[in-house]
Amino acid sequence: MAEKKVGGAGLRGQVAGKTALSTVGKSGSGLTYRGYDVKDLAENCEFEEVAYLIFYGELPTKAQLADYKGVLKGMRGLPQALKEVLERIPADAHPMDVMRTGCSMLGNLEGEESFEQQQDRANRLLAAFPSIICYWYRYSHDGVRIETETEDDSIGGHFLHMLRGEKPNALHEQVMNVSLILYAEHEFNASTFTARVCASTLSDLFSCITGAIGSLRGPLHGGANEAAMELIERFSSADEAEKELLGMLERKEKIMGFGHAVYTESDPRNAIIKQWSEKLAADVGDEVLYPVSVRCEEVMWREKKLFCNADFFHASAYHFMGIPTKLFTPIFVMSRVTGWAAHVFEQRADNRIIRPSAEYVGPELRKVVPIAERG
Ligand SMILES: CC(=O)SCCNC(=O)CCNC(=O)[C@H](O)C(C)(C)COP(=O)(O)OP(=O)(O)OC[C@H]1O[C@@H](n2cnc3c(N)ncnc32)[C@H](O)[C@@H]1OP(=O)(O)O
Ligand SMILES: O=C([O-])CC(=O)C(=O)O
Repeated sequence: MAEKKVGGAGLRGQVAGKTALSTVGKSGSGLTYRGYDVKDLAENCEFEEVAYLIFYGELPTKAQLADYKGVLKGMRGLPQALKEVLERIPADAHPMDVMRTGCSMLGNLEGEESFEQQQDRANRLLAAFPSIICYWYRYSHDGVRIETETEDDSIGGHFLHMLRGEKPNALHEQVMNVSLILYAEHEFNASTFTARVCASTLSDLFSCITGAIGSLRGPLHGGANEAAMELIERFSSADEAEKELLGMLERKEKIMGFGHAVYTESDPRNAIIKQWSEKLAADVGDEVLYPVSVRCEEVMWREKKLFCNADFFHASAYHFMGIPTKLFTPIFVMSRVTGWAAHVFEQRADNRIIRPSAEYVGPELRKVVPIAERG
């Protein structure tokens, strides 16, 4: 894979620390978690196995997986004080703000008092994020106080069950599983780097994750899956999509869901989620959104050599499963909390405060003029 242009703004291409968690744009299909190709993991594992791998370094045995799922299942409940806070957040709030507040509030109630608790608190967040977003969503939109302590086997199934009030079918649970695997970890992306900067001050896990959620929220990062949905649902046919896209490119508008800071020719996660989006399109009898998405992909490559990143086909896939657009980025949080937390642990294990330097471009040294003399 060709290397991207290094240096300049955005710390692009500069090594800012070490990690044993993942490689991006290097070996395998282009993305590995602890040495395993993400394609291999998405084909052969459940998300909980991958979370275990990211946290503990190795894939679990059957018994270890059963234990780990049991631990997570036991952590799905929300304390009353957190429920009360969620009930006060209005329905028109941004769901990523709900995630941020939910994480921060949990930190007030069940804070990390010593780093020895870090794995327990990371597991708690992994188990609680679906409960947090669904509790708020169902209360603010449907007026119901849902039960978050379900017996669902998987995190994806737990999320869809709470969102809809009924258990998902096998296809939907499987797509959630794949999606959560694809989003779990991605080296020094903006939100993970945020978490590591926070960790480098020896702050607590909840602060690191709360900061990371804020970074993921933006449309240049995790927010792109929602922005991609807003784009594709504007078009009623592939031809219309092509015409409008060409206009947007001419006006030099950014097309969300395309391009990447590290990959140069493709994002390995795209082919995987695209396949599932196609399956879901067939499942719901879609004849518009999937062909529109494929045409966008073709036009962007033909015109600009820009390719779909992980977010683009996630938009149609989630939509076909009936997930409201505004919950797309919170799902990213439900997954990426594994990568964020594991990076926090790595930073703590070999820490030096992250404090780069700036190139000064302001005025030369000057004297304060007394306020009475300033014109
Ligand atoms: C899970 C994730 O977070 S994946 C990323 C999700 N984000 C998006 O989809 C947002 C859209 N994409 C982008 O904004 C960018 O491609 C980023 C933020 C992902 C990467 O940014 P960079 O590393 O700065 O991009 P890169 O150096 O490849 O940009 C090269 C040129 O292509 C342009 N370009 C890059 N992506 C796009 C795009 N999606 N639409 C239009 N033009 C683009 C840039 O504006 C730049 O043009 P310029 O040289 O005239 O300024
Ligand atoms: O690596 C990045 O810059 C963004 C990304 O794809 C991710 O965080 O999954």
